[in-house]
Amino acid sequence: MFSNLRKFGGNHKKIPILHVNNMCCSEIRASLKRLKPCVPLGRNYSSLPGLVGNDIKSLRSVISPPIAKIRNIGIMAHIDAGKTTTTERILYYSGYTRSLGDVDDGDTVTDFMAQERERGITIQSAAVTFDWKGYRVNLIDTPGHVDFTLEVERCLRVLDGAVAVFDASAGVEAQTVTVWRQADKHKIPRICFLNKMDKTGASFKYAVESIREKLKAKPLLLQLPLGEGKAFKGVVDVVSKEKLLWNRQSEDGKDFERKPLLEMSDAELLKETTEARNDLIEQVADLDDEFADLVLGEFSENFDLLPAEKLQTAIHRVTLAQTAVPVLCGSALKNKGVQPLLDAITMYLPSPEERNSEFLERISRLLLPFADQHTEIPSLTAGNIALTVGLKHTATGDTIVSSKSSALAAARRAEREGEKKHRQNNEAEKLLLAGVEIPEPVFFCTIEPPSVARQPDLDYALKCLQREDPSLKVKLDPSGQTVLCGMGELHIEIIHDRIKREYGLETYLGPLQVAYRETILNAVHATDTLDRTLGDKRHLVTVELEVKPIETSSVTPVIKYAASVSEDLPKVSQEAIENGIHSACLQGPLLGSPIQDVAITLHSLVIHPGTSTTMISACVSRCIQKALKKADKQVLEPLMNLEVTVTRDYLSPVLADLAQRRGTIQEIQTRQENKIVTGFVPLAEIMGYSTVLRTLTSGSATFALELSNYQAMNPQDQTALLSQRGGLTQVL
Ligand SMILES: Nc1nc2c(ncn2[C@@H]2O[C@H](COP(=O)(O)OP(=O)(O)OP(=O)(O)O)[C@@H](O)[C@H]2O)c(=O)[nH]1
Repeated sequence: MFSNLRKFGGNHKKIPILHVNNMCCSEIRASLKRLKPCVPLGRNYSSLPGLVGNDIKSLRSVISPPIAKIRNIGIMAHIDAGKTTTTERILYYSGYTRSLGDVDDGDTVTDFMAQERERGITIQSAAVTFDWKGYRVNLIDTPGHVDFTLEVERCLRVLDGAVAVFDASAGVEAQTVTVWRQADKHKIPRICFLNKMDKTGASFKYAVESIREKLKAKPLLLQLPLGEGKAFKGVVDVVSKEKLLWNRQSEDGKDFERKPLLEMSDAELLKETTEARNDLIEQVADLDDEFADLVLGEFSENFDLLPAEKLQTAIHRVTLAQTAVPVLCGSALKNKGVQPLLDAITMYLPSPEERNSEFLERISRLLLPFADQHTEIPSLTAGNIALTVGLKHTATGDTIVSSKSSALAAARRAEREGEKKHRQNNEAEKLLLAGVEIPEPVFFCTIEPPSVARQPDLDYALKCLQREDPSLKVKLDPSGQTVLCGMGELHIEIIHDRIKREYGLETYLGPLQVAYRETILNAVHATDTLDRTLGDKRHLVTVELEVKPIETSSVTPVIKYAASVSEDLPKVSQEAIENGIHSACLQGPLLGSPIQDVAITLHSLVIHPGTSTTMISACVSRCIQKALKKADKQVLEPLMNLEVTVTRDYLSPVLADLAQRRGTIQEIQTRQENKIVTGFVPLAEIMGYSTVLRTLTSGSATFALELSNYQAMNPQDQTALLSQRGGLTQVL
């Protein structure tokens, strides 16, 4: 990977761009260290990373940060927009340089080639590494001149994110368009920094418009400038509604204050910021369904109540998806706006793990098993069985191949085979080992850590256990409590015990509950209209549909469209409708459990132009819930196949007990001295059965249970269950 590194000689040669990823920070450090003798000492260069001065940080101050806290980013722009100056400020504020370098004085850290210093331009990309509030940032300052486009392209290939720097008086310039397209090609999430806000002619509005028009990007205005040109004195943080003012006395811009905007002192600015924040929320909601659901649900009446963190998380997702770009502003030369830019880099740009969809598992040890004894072996040949430890991403049921190329070859073969559909012996299926069939969990219970602070430890333990055991499901109930869903009492007890023994965590389990389902008994019609204005955009949808019972034994509803609806229905609207249907069917009106055995027909759909897909989903979902409420409803309970093996002497008490448990006996067979009783019994009646059976038969009987199907409860039992569960919401 580093074979293309040039050697450093006595003259000022530069490190060619490194393939930066989380694996090679140490190599970057090593390279920068080698740079030491080559740096002219005209300025306080004791600050170069790795060279520790009295008050200068060492890179070692962040030792092996977790991958989630790494940012590999580039700075890109048109020539002279101010990338090198911005990088200088970044190194200074993060504590890696002792004084502020100046392009015009030829003493910056990253422009260290003689030609760069003489001409005041960046020619080769330079890599620097620093830390900011617990994050490790590997940053590359790339050349802006059109002649060095290839150098930019070389950098972009290895970056996870980029900051595009603009001259706020010029907006988008020719070279920016070129590098922007390159970043598009490599799918690099970006944030924009409108620099030179202090320059005469600087215009925030003009620069934002040029991003919209020339780059065809959607700018998310996270800041507003406080003044422009000579009057520029700071920025307003739109997300938190605070103003950031730099102290005039502070020469290096380190000193600035962050103050909430107040009605008393900043009435006009507060109004402008609130409008900008509402626009931002609306824009993000339009691009991110999860955020739209949140905004429409809890905060639709008052966006002011929406916490800044929720908005920030959604902006991160939108940035990662590259559907919009956050925009910030400042003046690197006048030392304003760089610290918030650093915050935005860590907050909105992705970590390497968020970018790389593919992973390579590292197997640290291979073991040959003999019950609970293991012998380490150096290698394994095809056809053998062994154990491995240390896998981080693999879950039970996955097939592991030795390399990416063999995986690709297997995929290609599978594709070829897939085309030859009618061949009897389908080779494609042989390429993957049979996965495991995961049965539906039928029990659930809440689980709590010993303290709120230990919740992340519990989440981690459950994540690991789930990889090993896919039949364990973990969900959050509407109140945010963690819920374990498992195959039975013993299953959940074992999980509870393993969390204690293997993860040192004492957890508390809520009462074990049966996972019911619901259905309806008659067809019902409903119509609904959703009319909501977000910002200055009106969302208006009217839906008319029918929900009717059918026989499927499936929680996946059958969806039909009336001929008048299916004509010209765009794919996005169809997806939105189906999302709305599926989410409505997850929570029935009786117990909040999934709805099964229904067909939904959409009779009419009127969508006002500009209505977001989230609003369409929300309206369809609400309309179905309305219909379900009107229908005659039925609870379905899990019915288990039961097989009890019991000696003749104890057969009568076992049968009598089963009759009391609403059991149905199908058959009684004789096998030597034993009777084998098979039949059905509702799951709710069989909880704690092992203890009862042991008592009834002096420990001589055994039993086996498995899910048969979901059956309708009789009216009395259903009424009893509903009154017992009154208010309790089920999450399955
Ligand atoms: N007024 C003003 N001038 C700035 C600002 N930032 C940079 N400059 C000046 O703009 C010129 C170019 O700055 P650089 O930092 O070298 O820009 P660059 O984008 O790295 O340029 P290349 O490396 O050649 O692509 C220099 O004269 C800087 O002093 C700023 O915020 N305000």
